[in-house]
Amino acid sequence: MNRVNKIRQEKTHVSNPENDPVQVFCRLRPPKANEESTCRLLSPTTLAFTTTDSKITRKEIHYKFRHIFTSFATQNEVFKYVAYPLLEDLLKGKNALLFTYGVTGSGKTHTLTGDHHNPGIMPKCIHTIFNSISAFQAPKCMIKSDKMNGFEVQSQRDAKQDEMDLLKASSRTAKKNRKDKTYVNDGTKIIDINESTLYSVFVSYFEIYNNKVYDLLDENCGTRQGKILREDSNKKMYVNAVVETEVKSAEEAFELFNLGQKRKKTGNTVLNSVSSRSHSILNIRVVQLPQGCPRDLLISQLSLVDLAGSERTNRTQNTGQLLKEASQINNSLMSLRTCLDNLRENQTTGANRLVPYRSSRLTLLFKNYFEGEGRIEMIVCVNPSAADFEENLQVMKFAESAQDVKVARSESKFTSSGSCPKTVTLAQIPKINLRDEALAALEQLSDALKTRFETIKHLGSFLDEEARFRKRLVDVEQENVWGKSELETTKVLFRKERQKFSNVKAKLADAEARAEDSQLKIREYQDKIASLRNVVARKNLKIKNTNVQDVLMRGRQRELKEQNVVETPKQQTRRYVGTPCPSRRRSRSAESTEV
Ligand SMILES: Nc1ncnc2c1ncn2[C@@H]1O[C@H](COP(=O)(O)OP(=O)(O)OP(=O)(O)O)[C@@H](O)[C@H]1O
Repeated sequence: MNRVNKIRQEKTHVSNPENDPVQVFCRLRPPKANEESTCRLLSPTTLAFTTTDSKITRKEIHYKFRHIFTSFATQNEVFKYVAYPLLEDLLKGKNALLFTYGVTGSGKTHTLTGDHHNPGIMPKCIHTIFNSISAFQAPKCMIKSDKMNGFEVQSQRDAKQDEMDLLKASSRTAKKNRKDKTYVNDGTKIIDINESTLYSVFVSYFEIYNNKVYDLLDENCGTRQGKILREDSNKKMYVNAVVETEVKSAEEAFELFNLGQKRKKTGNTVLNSVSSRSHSILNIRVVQLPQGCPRDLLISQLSLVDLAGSERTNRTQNTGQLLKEASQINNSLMSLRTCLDNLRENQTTGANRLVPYRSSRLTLLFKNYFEGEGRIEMIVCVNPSAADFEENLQVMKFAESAQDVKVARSESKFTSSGSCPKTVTLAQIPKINLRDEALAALEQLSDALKTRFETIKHLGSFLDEEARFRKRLVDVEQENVWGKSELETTKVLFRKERQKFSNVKAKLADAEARAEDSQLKIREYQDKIASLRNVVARKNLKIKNTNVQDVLMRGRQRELKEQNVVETPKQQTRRYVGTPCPSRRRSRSAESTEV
């Protein structure tokens, strides 16, 4: 879309003759003990503000609202007066936007969420929706988001498959959120609902923090990836790829809400210890599937918005990150004010001023509501303390201008103009005129009964399918038990084998050590053998030398005999033992070299 077209589109103002003003309510917070209130109720619709500052001349300023809830008003009164009519619309297929606005610490979160014993609008809305439609819910996963802001009807098989996948996934996360508290249910319900329709409820929960959209139900939100806003084929704004979960009970919805609450940005400021630092948006979408024409879907949405509180930095004494957050909060609230101011001026004076929806994510997201896609209601929360006086006056000015803005009355629309026959409900059947219209009325009655019969048949087939699915689940569970016992046996066998293996390994190590010892002994014996051999060789040589001496002595004796020389025994002994002969000396040195 080019820039000129974009501007033209933003400039278009509501021209539908059937317009509704933005409904603005006011809720007063109880003043703190010993604190003088700056507000005085003149009537259920008029509030007077007076400054308590003695230096300023006392001047009363009056503001009008659709209704003012005093500090004694209960959560239930606020819900019944403000939100209940929006729920009636929601279940008739119409959209609505409800937001709380006010100075920080003025009671916005208290009004919208409350606590578990004293629930606010959001928990009451969720309980009321399920109290009303519980008997007419479509089977789980039958209606599925098409990821482009629309929905589609699934085949029974696909629906069962998706349900099975969800069951598996939820059994993994169930433990994590088991401890979450729920909210008290007072049993409020909407009576007049279309009973020939199947209902599915979807919730998404996200926040706008520092002008970026973060999904509070995204499991991967640890990475804090901002989501982008897109326009669908019907020019409706939506958060792209936001997690939108089907819920079948109020408890399921609260589980998701509590999960998101834990991830929501809050901070400890001077004015509120748990101050919302972001605008948080809970979107409840109801999809209706009329019987007899299962391709036509009626989709409606209720957006509950807890705006972050407007705050003046000199009062809050914020610094660093808190200061940056405060300036972003104030910027987006300012752009909301500018959009409403310009819309009002365009409507009241016929001017053609640009409505700068694109100046912040907050206004861009709710652009469709201002252009006539549903009712808008606002609860202005007021802390009547003197410290909030100046800021409350700013809030009052905004509230006044918002009340002058009119938005086109929305009609419930089916998403596809199907060629299915129109369904007739019992309530739509005209009273029987016994004479002329009896036959026609009976025919209509028979049509209605046929439709009802078809519905019951359709539901019956779903129930059969569900029973089959449950049986399959039981079988799977049984197989699981067998599988587990087999696994246990295998584990025992494995443990035994492992024991055997470690025994064999120990034996092998022992044998290796013994083999090494034997090797050492063999080497020792070999050394001994070598040294014994040397000894033997030496002995042999000695024996040899002794024999040579004997031969020499006998030869000498023979020589002496021939020469007739008689030696005395002494000479004989000296010759024999005395100076060794040269041959003997030689043989000794030879012996030593041989060794
Ligand atoms: N009507 C009320 N009755 C009783 N207590 C209230 C009422 N309104 C607000 N409070 C208490 O005042 C305190 C501040 O309220 P809350 O947190 O709702 O303010 P807030 O406007 O949402 O603030 P912020 O913009 O900083 O998030 C809370 O403790 C809340 O319980």
